[in-house]
Amino acid sequence: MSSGPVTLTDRKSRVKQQLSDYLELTKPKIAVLLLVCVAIAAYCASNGQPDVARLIHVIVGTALVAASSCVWNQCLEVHVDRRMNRTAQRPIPSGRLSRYTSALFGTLLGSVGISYLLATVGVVPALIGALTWILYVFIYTPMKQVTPWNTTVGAVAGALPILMGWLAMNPVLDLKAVAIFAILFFWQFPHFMAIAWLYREDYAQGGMKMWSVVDGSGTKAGIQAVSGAMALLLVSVVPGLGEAAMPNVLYMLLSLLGGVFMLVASWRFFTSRDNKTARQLLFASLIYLPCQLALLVILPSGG
Ligand code: HEM
Ligand SMILES: CC(C)=CCC/C(C)=C/CC/C(C)=C/COP(=O)(O)OP(=O)(O)O
Repeated sequence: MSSGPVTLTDRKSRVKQQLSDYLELTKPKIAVLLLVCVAIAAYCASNGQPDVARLIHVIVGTALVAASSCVWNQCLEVHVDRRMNRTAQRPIPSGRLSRYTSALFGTLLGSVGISYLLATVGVVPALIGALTWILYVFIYTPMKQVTPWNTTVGAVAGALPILMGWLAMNPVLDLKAVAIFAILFFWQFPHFMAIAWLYREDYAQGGMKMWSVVDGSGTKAGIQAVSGAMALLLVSVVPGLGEAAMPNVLYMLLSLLGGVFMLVASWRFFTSRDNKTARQLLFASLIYLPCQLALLVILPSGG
């Protein structure tokens, strides 16, 4: 190994690597879609006329708290992530970042995030942010090693940010708010059962009790995916009902179509239980959600 002088280029590339490692700790790809969900919940809560400053505040605050939870999740899972191919190269298990500095980074993000939410959008979204953080980090994360029902708890943590977005704009949770929460909650079952199947060997190696691990035939994962998709189909139609009996028929029809798309993809996975249909289901889930969210914005219900 060469041990010449450390050049400016070396130093620059080391700083660049560190920055990208810290960013990776925050799971930015999941965060982007999650923040789009928060923004749309906030938009719907203000009947399409959001206070733009508040909208930005709730997105920034949620981003900080969610990032913090993802950092802490990885601090607590180093021993498991090291054993799984998908996660072994993450910054902490690979040794590029220490667990200690990562935990400090996560704590800083979380403290700034909660304070920011408190100062800008109020105590209720801040409290839900703190509750979601605890649910994800201290309940869901250790539960993955104990019972396959962990996904149900993870799905609550994944959907709670919807209520942060809504309540930042509107103190009242109506049927539409509950329906948007339910859309994100149920969407996660087909989304994750496809992933749980694709990475079942990894999860088994890491000692994670996913449905695809405790039942290697895939039947239970398939049932979870299909049940989630059926519930998703039903709840996705609800925001089109409108408050004053002014249903948005086009919204409801298109939502029904999207729901059938997810149900067919889930059913194909359930009946085949192979990597091809699992990959198609994961892909379908990542196409479906942005489209369903777009419908909420483009075709708002009257009321
Ligand atoms: C029970 C809840 C959830 C679990 C266990 C879960 C797990 C995962 C995992 C392990 C991946 C990586 C798949 C891969 O490496 O191929 C993934 C991908 C993804 N998830 Fe989820 N997820 C959940 C909920 C959510 C939520 C609430 C969102 C956002 C609204 C989301 C958005 C995404 C996106 C955009 C990707 C693709 C980006 C990537 O490849 O990293 N997920 N999910
Ligand atoms: C406001 C706030 C605190 C929001 C947090 C919301 C959040 C990050 C939800 C993620 C949902 C989820 C269970 C993802 C999978 O994590 P995983 O640990 O199973 O994924 P991994 O195996 O890739 O680490």
